[in-house]
Amino acid sequence: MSASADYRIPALAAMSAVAYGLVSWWSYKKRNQGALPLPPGPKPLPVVGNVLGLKIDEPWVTYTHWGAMYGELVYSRLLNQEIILINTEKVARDLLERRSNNYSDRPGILCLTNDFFGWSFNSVMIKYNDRWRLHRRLFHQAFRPEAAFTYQPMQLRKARELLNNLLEDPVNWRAHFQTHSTSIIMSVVYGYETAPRDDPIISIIDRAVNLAVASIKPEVAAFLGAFPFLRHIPSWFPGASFKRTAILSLKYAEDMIEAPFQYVEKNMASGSASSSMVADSLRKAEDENASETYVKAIKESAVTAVAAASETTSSTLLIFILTMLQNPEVQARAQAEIDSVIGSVRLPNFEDRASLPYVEAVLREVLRWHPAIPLSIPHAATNNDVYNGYFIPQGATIITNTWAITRNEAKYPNPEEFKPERFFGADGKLNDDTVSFAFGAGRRICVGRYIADASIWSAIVSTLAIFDIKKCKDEQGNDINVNPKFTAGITSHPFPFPCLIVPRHKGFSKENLAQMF
Ligand code: HEM
Repeated sequence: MSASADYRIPALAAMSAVAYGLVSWWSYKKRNQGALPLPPGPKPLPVVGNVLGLKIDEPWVTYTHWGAMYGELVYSRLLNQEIILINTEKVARDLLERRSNNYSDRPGILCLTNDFFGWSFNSVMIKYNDRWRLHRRLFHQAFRPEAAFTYQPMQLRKARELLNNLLEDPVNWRAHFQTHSTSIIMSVVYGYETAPRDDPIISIIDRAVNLAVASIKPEVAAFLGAFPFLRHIPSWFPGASFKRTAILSLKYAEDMIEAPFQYVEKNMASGSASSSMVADSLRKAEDENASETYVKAIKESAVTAVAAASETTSSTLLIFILTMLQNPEVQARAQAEIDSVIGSVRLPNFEDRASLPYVEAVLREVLRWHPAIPLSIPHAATNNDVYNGYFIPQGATIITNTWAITRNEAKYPNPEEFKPERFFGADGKLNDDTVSFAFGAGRRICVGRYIADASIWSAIVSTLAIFDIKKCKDEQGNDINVNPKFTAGITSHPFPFPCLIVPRHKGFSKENLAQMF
């Protein structure tokens, strides 16, 4: 590649950024003729805005720092994208819930970036319109509390498969938590039973999700939004590797949409399809002679659920393992509670849940201590608005800083400490803070929260009942301490870390486990 070619994209980009900046400034003046102030925030540089001040591997930390400096509502700019940061639960509820008419859209450039990488099917990034309403209706039928309740026996069975996998192959514990999360949602959505390892459909899904998670990032979206021509340059153009990635991602996404859907269609044709979100919706569509649009929505919402559920649920479980490793006294207290309520001849089930308040508090503290989606999923302002005297421009990206909400010292003293006890009142009873904000707010709130809650609870309580989570030892027999690092992106989980997951009782075998089922 020649040196001059290397400069072609940045030069074109800089020219369009200046032009875009001028147009944005002019349209801001036009929109805000009453000249109300924007919320306070860091001073943006020309063209790039506040990009340079952002800690790219932990943007939520920068945003929380800005929250401490400028307050509950912060204005910043990433290239030409106007960002309104919400740093408190109260403002999140005031805007996303009480003014949900205005704050239920998704930012256009995030939707475009999704489309660019072949993820136009993705319900999470659909604009706030009739297509989104249709997807949401399909989710509601399959994931509402009464429906979610019916999956609990399957979720317990999957938790027990997880225990088997941990016992048989402890080295690959990380993969087992991932398989557990994906296999639950595959069962709910497609009635598909995954193999414990190397499942062909799961490989297709993992391939597509991994590439998308690595590619569809807020900074990529900001870039493609600021320089729209980049979406149209040919893949052979120097520096255009993102375009080649996008072509590959499109192909992977198509395979991911089709493979599990065809599995259901085939089973329906042979009369062997079990009840699932897709089979039930397709039967209803047949009965009602539904449109092609409806059938397409079934296909799209189904695959979205799998992508949205597996990464988030397994990330939360990896965070759970890390916190147990770092806080052995919490682990011991949770195990003592399980032993005293359940004993050692059977495994916990959902009927025990209300009798295990400390385990409940552990789950809440896992969601709080490191939320799997630290900046939630961005919303967008449909119209200009005014909040507490500040102007919120139409089209602005609205980021709920979940991380800052979890670091609210007034509600969570010493927030970096992992302390389940914080969820108990002076009367010794669990308080009513279920950390629900980890699942977003308003009309776009997570549709899978009831399923996620049951998947996480059953995995946590089953693992703690049977296993100890311990530090590995070095050659001298000393504990290997872990200094955790987390992935950045829409979801966040710990990078691989050394950890031993061993049965609590010496000589505990597969046969012992089978007797406890
Ligand atoms: C620990 C697990 C999970 C966490 C932390 C989580 C968190 C979230 C968050 C923060 C949002 C954005 C809400 C907003 O925009 O305000 C979201 C949206 C969504 N989640 Fe989850 N989620 C989890 C599990 C699941 C599961 C199991 C499913 C499917 C069964 C699911 C499906 C979705 C969908 C489809 C959306 C998009 C909703 C929309 O845009 O209307 N999630 N989730």
